[in-house]
Amino acid sequence: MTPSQSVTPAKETAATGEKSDNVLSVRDITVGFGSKIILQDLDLDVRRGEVLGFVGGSGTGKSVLMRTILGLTPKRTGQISVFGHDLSTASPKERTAIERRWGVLFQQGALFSSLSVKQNIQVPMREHLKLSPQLMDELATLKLELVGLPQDAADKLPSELSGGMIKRASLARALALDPDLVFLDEPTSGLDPIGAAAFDSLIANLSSTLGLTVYMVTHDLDSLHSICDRIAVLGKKRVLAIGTMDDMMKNDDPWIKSYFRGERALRRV
Ligand SMILES: Nc1ncnc2c1ncn2[C@@H]1O[C@H](COP(=O)(O)OP(=O)(O)OP(=O)(O)O)[C@@H](O)[C@H]1O
Repeated sequence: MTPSQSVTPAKETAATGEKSDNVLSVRDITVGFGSKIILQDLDLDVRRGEVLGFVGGSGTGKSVLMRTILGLTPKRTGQISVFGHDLSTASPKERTAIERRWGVLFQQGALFSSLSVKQNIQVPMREHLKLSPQLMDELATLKLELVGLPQDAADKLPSELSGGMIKRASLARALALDPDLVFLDEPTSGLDPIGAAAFDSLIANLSSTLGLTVYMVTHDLDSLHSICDRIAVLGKKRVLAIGTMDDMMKNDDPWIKSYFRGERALRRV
C-alpha cells in the first residue's frame, strides 16, 4: 500500500466538507531561512476536539511549523486559519481575540525563572484580562488543581520544582485563559516513563473533559499510542501522512515504517 492510499491527505479532508470542523487549517505554507527552505507547500488540518500528534525526524521543521502557526516565525507563502479566521487578514484586535483562545506549552516549559508558579500562571491573565488580584489568585488555584499540582507549589520558583512539576506548571499557564486549542511541544520529553504516562493521562483527561483540541509535537511512541486520535508525519518539507495509528502501522513509506514498525517501536509491545 502506498502512503497516499493509507492516509487522508490534508487537501482531501478540506474537500470533503469537514473544513468547518477544523480548528486549524494550514494551506500551501512555505517557510525558509535565507536560501534554506524548511517547509514547502505544506497542508494540515486539525479537527475540533482531537489530540493530534505531530512527529518527524530531527530537524524536519516541527518546531518551525508550530512557531509559524503561532506567528513567531514568518512564512513566505500560504494561509493559516484558526477558528475559521485567516490569520494574515485578521485585524490586531481579531488576532488578540484568537490568541486568547489558544495556549502554548513550549519545550523546556519556558516559565519565567524570577516569577513564582502562581505569577507565571497569571501572566496571560494580566496580558489579556482586567481582573482583581484576588480573582487571579482564585483562578491560579483552580489551574493548579486542574493539572494536579499541590497548592503549596503556587509560591515556589521554577528552580524549586522537579521536571514533571515544571511541565504541569507550564500546562497550567497554557490553560490560564480556558483555551479551545493547546499547542504542546514535546510535553513528555525529560520525564521518566511513569511521569510521562501520568502526563499523557492528564492531557487525555483535559481533552475529553474540557473539549480541548490538542496539537502535540512529540517523539514519544507511548503518547502516540495512548492518547493521539490522529498522527501527522512531517517529512520532505510537508505532511507526508496523516491518519490514525492503524493507518501509520500500514504505511509503507520507509521513514514511517521504521518509526512505527522499527526495532525500537516493536520493543515497546
Ligand atoms: N531561526 C532560524 N534560523 C535559521 N534556521 C533555523 C531557524 N529555526 C530553525 N531553523 C532550522 O530549521 C530546521 C528545522 O528546525 P526545527 O527546530 O523546526 O526541527 P524539529 O523538527 O523541531 O527538530 P527536533 O525534533 O530535533 O526538535 C533546522 O535545520 C533548523 O536548524
